[in-house]
Amino acid sequence: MYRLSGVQKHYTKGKKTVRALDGVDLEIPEGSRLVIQGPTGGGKSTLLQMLGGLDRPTSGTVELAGHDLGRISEARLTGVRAELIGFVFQSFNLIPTLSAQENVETALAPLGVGKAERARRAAAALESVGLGERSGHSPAELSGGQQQRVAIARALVKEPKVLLADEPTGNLDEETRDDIMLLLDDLQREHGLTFVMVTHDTALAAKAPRLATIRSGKVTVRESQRAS
Ligand SMILES: Nc1ncnc2c1ncn2[C@@H]1O[C@H](COP(=O)(O)OP(=O)(O)OP(=O)(O)O)[C@@H](O)[C@H]1O
Repeated sequence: MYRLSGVQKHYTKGKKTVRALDGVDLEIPEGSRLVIQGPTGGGKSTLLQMLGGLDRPTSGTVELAGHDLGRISEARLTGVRAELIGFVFQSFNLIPTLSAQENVETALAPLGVGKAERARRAAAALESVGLGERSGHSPAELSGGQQQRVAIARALVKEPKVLLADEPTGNLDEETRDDIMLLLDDLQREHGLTFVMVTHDTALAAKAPRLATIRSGKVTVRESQRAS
């Protein structure tokens, strides 16, 4: 599904260049799970941005389902993001003035889905994350774990191929973290998603079937015998 070859991402400010990614070769098969960890400043977020088509590499290729994300036009990149990729963030990133239902529906608007169909699919997505009863609530009326469930419903309502998560449990207590991870595991299996998650949480990293460590812009991958 993903094939990264020789990916470099350099940030230049004045005379100084930071090599945030420094020659990354990585394959992420369709339907697989990859956890990314590493020290602060190691390049985790930069790598996720490349996978999400949120930024382009300085050199090298990032291929997703036959699209070279570094080279396709901005319009096609926006289309690929809207159709193929769901994002979940540490800070949930919900729109505070919208209800849970409306937040989920926003993911379908760019895909030209009609109003009634948007409402039906958003309600089903909220149901699938256990929040069918809370669709009219605004983010401020929901707990952190519930807000993350809404964000997950929003990411998955468009039926993407890929789910990218940046510290999805970073703002949650341990019990809620475990609930959210179980939910993500179930949804990943059910939808056959390619799931890539950045985490600082060593307990989650230890359980990962496939773990990429990124340090000074270079990636090493370890495969676990023990799938979780
Ligand atoms: N827009 C930018 N301009 C300049 N330098 C940047 C930019 N974004 C990231 N960097 C630098 O690139 C390197 C990698 O950053 P990145 O955010 O990918 O690390 P990270 O592993 O996600 O760190 P953290 O765990 O702290 O979130 C760092 O040295 C960072 O300062």
